[in-house]
Amino acid sequence: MLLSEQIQIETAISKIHAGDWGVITEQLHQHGFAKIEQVLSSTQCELLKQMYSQPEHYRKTVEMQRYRFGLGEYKYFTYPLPNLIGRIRHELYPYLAPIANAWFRVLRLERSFPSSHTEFLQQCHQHGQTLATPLILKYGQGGFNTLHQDLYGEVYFPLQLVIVLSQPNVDFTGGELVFTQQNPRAQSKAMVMQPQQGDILIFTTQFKPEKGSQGYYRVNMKHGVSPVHQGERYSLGIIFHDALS
Ligand SMILES: O=C(O)CCC(=O)C(=O)O
Ligand SMILES: [Fe+2]
Repeated sequence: MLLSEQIQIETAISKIHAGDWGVITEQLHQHGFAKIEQVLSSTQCELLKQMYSQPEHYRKTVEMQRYRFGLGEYKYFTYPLPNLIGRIRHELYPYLAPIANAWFRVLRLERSFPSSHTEFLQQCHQHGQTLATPLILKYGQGGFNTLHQDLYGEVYFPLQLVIVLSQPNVDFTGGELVFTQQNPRAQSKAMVMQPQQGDILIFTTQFKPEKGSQGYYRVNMKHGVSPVHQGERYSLGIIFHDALS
């Protein structure tokens, strides 16, 4: 690894540690998503975009239209992950595990998450989930991603990350992240986000607890991407669990 690349990785990691984790935690509890701004430099984002066309990094390519997932294409990385992605996954997880544990506790769900990502991956491996899940997605004009949840087997971590690698309103227009919150006995609430290039967006994979008059209840959440009007939009998704296939 080049020294400059290593320094850039350390800079990104230090921005994660410098995040206001009190505020981020509160936003995750309230909305099910939160942002850490300007973590990756534009150089890092551009290098990840270039990596999209280097097949040796990937284990699987999915043409989204074929499965009616939307319009666009994505590629799952193979292990070993690029250093930057591996480090983000490893260093961010410990901030999220206590949030995941708090959610599962108030909803009286059995599972608890270990404090380190290494230990969590061991749990995935014990259930036969050994394949890398981080991915890069590419959408052209008209491209979109239907509302979904990213679950890849029995063991899953309930929060995940996305980093938009392209610059909104410069490289593309439209293509906003959409979240829906399905409240019991009500219609869904939709929320949209347009993160800047290099921001880390943290969001719930499946649900979040909501406080009611008789304790906490579960609201399911999904995410997707609205159609890109013009240009090309690349994004990096970081999921913490490994996949079966
Ligand atoms: O392209 C995006 O911003 C969202 C991609 C996505 O669904 C994911 O990373 O799980
Ligand atoms: Fe997703």
